[in-house]
Amino acid sequence: MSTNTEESGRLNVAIRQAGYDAQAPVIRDVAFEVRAGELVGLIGPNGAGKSTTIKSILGLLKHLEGEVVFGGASGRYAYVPEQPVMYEAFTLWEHLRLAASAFGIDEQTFASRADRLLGTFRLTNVKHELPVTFSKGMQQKLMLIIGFMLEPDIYIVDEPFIGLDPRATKDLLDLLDMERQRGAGILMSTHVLDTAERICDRFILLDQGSVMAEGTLPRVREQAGCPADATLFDCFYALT
Ligand SMILES: Nc1ncnc2c1ncn2[C@@H]1O[C@H](COP(=O)(O)OP(=O)(O)OP(=O)(O)O)[C@@H](O)[C@H]1O
Repeated sequence: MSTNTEESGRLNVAIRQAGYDAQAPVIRDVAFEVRAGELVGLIGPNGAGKSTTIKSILGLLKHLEGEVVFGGASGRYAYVPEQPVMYEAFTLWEHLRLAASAFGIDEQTFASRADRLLGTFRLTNVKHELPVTFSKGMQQKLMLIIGFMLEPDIYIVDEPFIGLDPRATKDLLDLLDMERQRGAGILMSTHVLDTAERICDRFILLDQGSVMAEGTLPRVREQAGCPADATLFDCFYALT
């Protein structure tokens, strides 16, 4: 993993192979880029290799051949996991403060961003409570708030929609849009294809560890041999 100083908000992924065991790679020839201000959807059936691709990008896999480059002077990225990760003894506010200090965000910036995001996601009244006692959706919101609070160059978001109520989903979509306009690049894995179709600029469609189609919806339709009115779901169905 490396960074360069010129292209903030950009992510370049060129994985020749990666997996959990040197003898049996799970993904092969997965290469794509996320440009500044772009929202790219990583889609594919269960077991296709989406999480493995994300782990490769995060540098969490021991067996990786290839290169991942985060653009920007800071190369700062936020990873929003699908499964919430929490400390039992820390309150919601303490989780946010810990993340902010790990990222070197000053106290005043932290407090104003944290309060704004807690308001957006309607968690202000539980900010001094323990997230381990929260509902699944509330815990998911905590992960999102930490990500957005950091205002990184790149977001890597793993299936953010499952568990969120309709209003929280709308708030999330608005925030993603704002961050995109700020110039952040976003890679988002999801199974919610109708939402992905509406909001993503481009798609990477994985199946059995390889890229089956890539590009805008019209490009994906061509690669899937689907007609001009085909939905992303139709293309997914045709390709997998
Ligand atoms: N920790 C692991 N150790 C060994 N093999 C794994 C591990 N995690 C995933 N795999 C294997 O890698 C392949 C790709 O799995 P991955 O989790 O990347 O799929 P996915 O596209 O994220 O699926 P889903 O939509 O179900 O989350 C699967 O065959 C899976 O069994």
